[in-house]
Amino acid sequence: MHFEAGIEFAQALDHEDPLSRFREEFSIPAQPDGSQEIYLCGNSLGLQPRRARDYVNQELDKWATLGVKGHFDCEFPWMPYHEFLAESSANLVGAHSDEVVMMNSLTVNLHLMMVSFYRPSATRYKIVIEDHAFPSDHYAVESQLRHHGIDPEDGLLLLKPREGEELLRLEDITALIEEQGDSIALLLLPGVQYYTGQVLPMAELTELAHQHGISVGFDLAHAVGNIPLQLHTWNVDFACWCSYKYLNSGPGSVAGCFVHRRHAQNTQLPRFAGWWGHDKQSRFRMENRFQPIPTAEGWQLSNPPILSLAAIRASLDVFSEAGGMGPLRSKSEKLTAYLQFLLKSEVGEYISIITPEDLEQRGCQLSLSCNARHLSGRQLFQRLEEHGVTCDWREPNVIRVAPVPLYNRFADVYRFVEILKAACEE
Ligand SMILES: Cc1ncc(COP(=O)(O)O)c(C=O)c1O
Ligand SMILES: Nc1ccccc1C(=O)C[C@H](N)C(=O)O
Repeated sequence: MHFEAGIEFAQALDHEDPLSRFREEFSIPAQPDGSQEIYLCGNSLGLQPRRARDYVNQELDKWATLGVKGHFDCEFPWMPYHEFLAESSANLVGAHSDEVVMMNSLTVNLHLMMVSFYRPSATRYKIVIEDHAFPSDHYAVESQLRHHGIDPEDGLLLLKPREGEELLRLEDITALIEEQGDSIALLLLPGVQYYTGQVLPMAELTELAHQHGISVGFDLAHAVGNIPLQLHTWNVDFACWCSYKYLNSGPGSVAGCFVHRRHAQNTQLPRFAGWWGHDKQSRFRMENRFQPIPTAEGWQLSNPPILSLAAIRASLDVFSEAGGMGPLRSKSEKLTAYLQFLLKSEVGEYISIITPEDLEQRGCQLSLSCNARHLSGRQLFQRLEEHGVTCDWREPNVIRVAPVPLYNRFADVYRFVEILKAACEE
């Protein structure tokens, strides 16, 4: 990709961007003076699709005017409401619609999946995660081990980058699996690492783990809506994601879950059950003999929060109108490459990028560390915020910046680097 300096170049890129009109679909937060923020934080909380308000209001209106009848005879009845999200969610993760369900929240789904896919035996009982896993994942895994009476000191294998490095290497993961494979029950890794932005080779990891009889789950919090995924073809056992980052579905909105068809159709697979996972035809017969739906829906516990699902439906409709991950990824690669180009040419002496440069190994996000002697990373982050940039800071030493293809412009990236440069030179 060829880039040039100067705002005119950024504006030209925006002008020829086939997705530029989608920015209008979103509410962009404003600064105190009324101008729009430079919002580069879609990796943490995606912006609100304007239509989310209409979709949510539609459900509030149904509740007001129809009461309980909103479950049945109306547009988008609540009883099957989650089904309206299945196909477009499945498209985003490369799954069949019977392999995906939106339910609960991410950590809850991780637990539910571990109930089914982490069933330790006396000899195969270890779980592999990364040393720097998102804390909620770490807590969830540790508590699962303890729940089975296994000491995490023994049962938890933590993947660490090499001394002096930040990224994980496939060869190191391979070595661990080849060394201890017989004792490992589950490999649980992120699709995109939240701190470094590194994309892990999910297809290779899945194949490798399966060769050693290990189940594989992915936490796709930072991957879904960001990078192309092929969960079905990759033969992943399960995956979970939240919907409030790149999926723009609102704070704490309902999460997603993938169960590969070969498991979903196995109604004998142990699980924690609830009535919403029970066969739809006989659910209301109240017979108390649990018969799971032979799809990912068979893991649902409760009837879902419709207001949250309505916001997700709004967002998924925007993704579909944009043409799905194909066009979004094309723009994203360009947007992030442009960010990298400007960072290197404008602030290379103060900032280093820890995210891999290889397009296969990164999504929207670049994780930056500050090398300036006169200024700490945290101080730099504060200066950015004071000047209208929203990105985020993660301990111990990273500023995460994520231009997203649905609503960020090349001009946002340009302006960000301009502000960053001034802050470094202040
Ligand atoms: C990688 C990862 N795992 C887990 C979580 C926690 O998600 P939740 O609060 O929906 O359980 C997050 C973000 O909040 C995350 O980024
Ligand atoms: N839900 C939140 C509420 C408040 C503050 C942050 C979050 C995040 O989601 C953090 C994100 N998971 C991260 O990658 O750091």
